[in-house]
Amino acid sequence: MTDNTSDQLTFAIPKGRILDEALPVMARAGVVPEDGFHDKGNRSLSFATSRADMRLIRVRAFDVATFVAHGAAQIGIVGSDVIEEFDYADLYAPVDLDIGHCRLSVAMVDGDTGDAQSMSHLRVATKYPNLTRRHFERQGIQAECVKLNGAMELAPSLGLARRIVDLVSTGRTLAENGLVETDRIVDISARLIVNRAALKTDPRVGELVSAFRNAIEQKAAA
Ligand SMILES: Nc1ncnc2c1ncn2[C@@H]1O[C@H](COP(=O)(O)OP(=O)(O)OP(=O)(O)O)[C@@H](O)[C@H]1O
Ligand SMILES: O=P(O)(O)OC[C@H]1O[C@H](OP(=O)(O)OP(=O)(O)O)[C@H](O)[C@@H]1O
Repeated sequence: MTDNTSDQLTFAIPKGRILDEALPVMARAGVVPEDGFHDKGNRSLSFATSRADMRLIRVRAFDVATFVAHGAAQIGIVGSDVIEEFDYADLYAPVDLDIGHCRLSVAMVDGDTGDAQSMSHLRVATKYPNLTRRHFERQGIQAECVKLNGAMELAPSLGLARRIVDLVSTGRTLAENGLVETDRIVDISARLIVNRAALKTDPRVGELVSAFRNAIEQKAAA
């Protein structure tokens, strides 16, 4: 990682549901995307901001962590689910942004009488194989993970897996697909993440961390 001071800073944000909640926090921290960012028809992935020395990139949630961990972006916003799933040594998550609240949970078909505790081996459909394996290991169960990228809720009724591990907020998606939550693995919220090397070499990264901390304190005090 080279000294980035003379370069543009790259700020990575997920393109989906966290975005609407993240934009006001970013604005309070002095990061406002150019007008074209809000244009639904715009296919660009990189956008200017109110700061001449910073651009935004809009990528998939899991890729935010990858860009920042490898130093391709110096800073980003992502759910703690993604941070914990990857567990990148080069990522530092200094600020809980108090947005994107949900939980990672285990679910099964409503009425499934099989008790996971009595099984030594269990097939689980999930986007989070590492967190899933760790959770079941703690219970002495070896989880065989089937990696899906969405629509996990279909897996139990179609016989792909006995359990799913997925994000739950209102619980509506589980209920509407005939599933019930059996265990809450961890509570999730979105975090500001930075590349550790960039934090050491570029003072602007530390200043941004402070600006986001202040933005969260302001919101809490309001
Ligand atoms: N039901 C939910 N309620 C609240 N937050 C959620 C919920 N589902 C997901 N999240 C949070 O939002 C993140 C996904 O963010 P977002 O939808 O902005 O990304 P994305 O790039 O569209 O994701 P994907 O790669 O799945 O398309 C998750 O990692 C999680 O932290
Ligand atoms: O408990 P609820 O409020 O119903 O929310 C849970 C749903 O939200 C997430 O999916 P999302 O809507 O982000 O779509 P995705 O399946 O494309 O990831 C998650 O994967 C669940 O399917």
